[in-house]
This record gives sequence, C-alpha cells and structure tokens, in this order.
Amino acid sequence: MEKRWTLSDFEIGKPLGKGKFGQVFLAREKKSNHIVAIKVLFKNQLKQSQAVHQLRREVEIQSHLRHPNILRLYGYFYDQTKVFLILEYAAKGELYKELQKCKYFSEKRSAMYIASIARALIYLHGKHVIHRDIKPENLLLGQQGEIKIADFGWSVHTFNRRQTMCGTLDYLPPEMVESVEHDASVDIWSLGVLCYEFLYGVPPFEAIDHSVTYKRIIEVDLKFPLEPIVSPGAKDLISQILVKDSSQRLPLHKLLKHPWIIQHVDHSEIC
Ligand SMILES: Nc1ncnc2c1ncn2[C@@H]1O[C@H](COP(=O)(O)OP(=O)(O)OP(=O)(O)O)[C@@H](O)[C@H]1O
Repeated sequence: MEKRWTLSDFEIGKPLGKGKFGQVFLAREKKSNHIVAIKVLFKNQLKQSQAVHQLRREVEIQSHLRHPNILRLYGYFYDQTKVFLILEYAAKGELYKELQKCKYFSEKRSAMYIASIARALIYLHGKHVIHRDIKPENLLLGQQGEIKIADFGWSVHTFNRRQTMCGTLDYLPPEMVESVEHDASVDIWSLGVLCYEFLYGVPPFEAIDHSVTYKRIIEVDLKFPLEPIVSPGAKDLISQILVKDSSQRLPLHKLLKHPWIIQHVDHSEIC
C-alpha cells in the first residue's frame, strides 16, 4: 500500500463502529484494492491533552509492530478538522461481543485465545513495549477468528520507570493499583484476568463498588465459582499468573508450556 494518503485514495464503505473520539469505517484503497478500516478522529474532541498524547503514542508504537495477532496500523493522514488512522480490518469484530453472546467460552477456545495473546505479548515485550490495557474490548477478531490486539493508547516503551496508574481497573495488577513501579508483567496479570473472564464470564475481582475491587486486587482475593465447571488445569494456570509479587508470575514462555495450554492448543495452529 501507498505510504502517503489523502481521503481521495479511499472509497469509504459502511460504518464499523463508534468510539469516544470518532468513528470507524470500512474502506478500500483504490489503487491496491486493499480493504482496511479507517478510524476518523475529530481534532476538537481530541483536544484534551491526554487524548492527543495517547494518540501520538498509539501511532508511534503500533505502526512499527508486525505480528499476526496484533492489529496493523498502516499509517495516518489528517485534514483541518480530522485525523484518519488506516488500520487492518478485523472482519469478525470485537471479542467482547462474542463473549457477551456466549456468556463464557469453552476451555479449548479460551486456551487458543490465551496462547495467541501470549505469543503476541512475547513479541511486544521483545520490542520493549508494554500494552497496559489488555481486556476483551481491546481484542478484535480477524477473518479466521484469530486474535488481533488493538488500542495501544496506554502502551509504553519499557526504558523509562513507570508508576502511573492507567488502563481499566478490573484488569489492573496490585502494583498498578498501588501506583508502585511496574514492568511488562502487568500484561501477564491482565492475561490471567482475561483467562478467568473467558472461562467464567466475569473478571475475577469485579465488584459494584470500586473500592471493593481495589481491595480484592491488592489482596489477590481470588475465588473460583462452582459454576461453570472449570478444570483444575485452567485454575492452576490462572493461580500461577494472578500472583501479587510480579516477579513470581508465570513467564509467558512457561505459560505456553503449561499442561492446560498444551492439552488444548496445537502449537502449529495458534492463530
Ligand atoms: N480495525 C477494525 N476493524 C473492524 N472494526 C473495527 C476496527 N477498529 C474499530 N472497529 C469497530 O469500531 C468500534 C469503535 O472503535 P474505536 O477504536 O474508535 O473505539 P473503541 O476502542 O471501541 O472505544 P474508545 O474510543 O472508547 O477506546 C469498535 O468498537 C469496533 O466495533
């Protein structure tokens, strides 16, 4: 695809969805016939400095990433009022909606997703990037139903010390809730929360009252409901990830070798 675009390079199709700062459309690049998603952001809505800062970070980081389970950001252009991000089209939409539809996923499906995200995170962390907002709403699905990690607005390079609390409360590890220094293992924690949510339909520390959620995260008050029935292997994996001491969390390469993952995932097929 071309590197420098204007709106006239694209035929704009149906709207795919709406976000806080704009709208996403299906589009076709006329020259290459390549189907993409174009995210249109309104500059006046972005003006809050945090949003502009996040967008800059998202573009800087995501445009350099190349992994089958990470949504490609091909480039961007802008006019006087809008910024246009050219993104890989995730044909099967949001994982979040799938989870809402199914309530919870089978162990096999959960293990496949967890292994795909773990592989993408190994790649990401190898590039010294932490995502910091891994949750179902930020996971899209490609044509074959494969995971595409999206939304790099909270991501950072690992070179600097980080203490800022960011992301989404239900998925934050104790060190972020307590605003102490954190590293790439925050994404491993979020993967543990995801695994729990895939299998039980709700994140493990969720409570109506936010102060209760904080307390449950800090104390790692992890309880496994009786229903739906989940195998001891899955519970063992989650228990090895959701560990308060971040240095003791199961590393991603060991996660991929965990018996529950091996049982459900053919590693040659991970997508
Ligand atoms: N690359 C894509 N392929 C297919 N659909 C997409 C793509 N990007 C976004 N969408 C759809 O458009 C919707 C809006 O996306 P957008 O990224 O603007 O907002 P969001 O991440 O859902 O919300 P927020 O702005 O609060 O972060 C998404 O919920 C999704 O349904």
